[in-house]
Amino acid sequence: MRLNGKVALVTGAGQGIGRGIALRLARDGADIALVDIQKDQIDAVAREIAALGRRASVYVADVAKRDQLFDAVAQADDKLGSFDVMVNNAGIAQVAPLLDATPEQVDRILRINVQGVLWGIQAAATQFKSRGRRGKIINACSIAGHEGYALLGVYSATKFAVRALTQAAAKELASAGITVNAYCPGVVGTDMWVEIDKRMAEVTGAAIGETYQKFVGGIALGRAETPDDVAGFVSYLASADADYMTGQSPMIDGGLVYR
Ligand SMILES: NC(=O)C1=CN([C@@H]2O[C@H](COP(=O)(O)OP(=O)(O)OC[C@H]3O[C@@H](n4cnc5c(N)ncnc54)[C@H](O)[C@@H]3O)[C@@H](O)[C@H]2O)C=CC1
Ligand SMILES: CC(=O)C(C)=O
Repeated sequence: MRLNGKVALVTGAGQGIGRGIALRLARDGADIALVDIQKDQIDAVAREIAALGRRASVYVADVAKRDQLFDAVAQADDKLGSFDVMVNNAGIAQVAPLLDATPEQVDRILRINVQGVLWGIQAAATQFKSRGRRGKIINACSIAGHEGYALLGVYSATKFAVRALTQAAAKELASAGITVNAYCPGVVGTDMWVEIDKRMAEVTGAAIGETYQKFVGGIALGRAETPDDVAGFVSYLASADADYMTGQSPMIDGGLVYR
């Protein structure tokens, strides 16, 4: 198994893509630290990981709060040992016309999607360096980090920022043996998309399901993405096979966006 002996921390691991990543990394041999604001959800994922024969530990932490994330990383390293992979997956979406975005909404999404990734990079790199270890940092970007989407404009801006942080961190941390990459999913059928579709319906008058189907209709492979589609790629990024890759944010979207 390609991740035997590795320890990975996944944020936003309670559901959706984060849960899929945590389970896949565990199936590939890693022990997993699960971070989320929803305790019941990460407890349930921890039980699934234990059933796979891997160790799991849970940390209730808000990625927007730097101290909480630093604590979670340090505790995970102490408890599971040899922490080597950080997956900054947690994120939120917001649907609103740019002209209607309020300071409170913008502040919230920037704190979770941008600062949360920055604190995750800082926490992981600090821990790797303090132990004199190489490491891998993997960030959740999106096709919206390559193209600004109408009504998802502020969300798109946060994902462009994740791509910039990924490139800059890759350059700053390479000499310490730390690689930094991102994954850019397309349309994954998680709760996030249920909410996006519902808000799109409210804002545009579209029927429920219409926006989702319109996006899915543009996918060359002809179906919506699943968390497992994303997780296999993240497992590759976490593995030694990706040792010579850094600063990249590739699309894993079934052929929806071409850059
Ligand atoms: N669903 C999709 O189509 C796509 C999702 N993405 C990105 O993938 C990532 C995961 O998305 P989904 O699984 O779809 O979302 P989701 O909404 O289904 O799950 C997000 C998880 O993150 C947790 N979370 C939210 N805020 C948090 C915080 N402040 N601190 C800690 N945990 C927090 C939630 O409790 C939840 O468990 C996000 O960064 C998202 O932007 C990117 C492209 C497409
Ligand atoms: C949620 C998301 O990133 C998109 C563009 O679907």
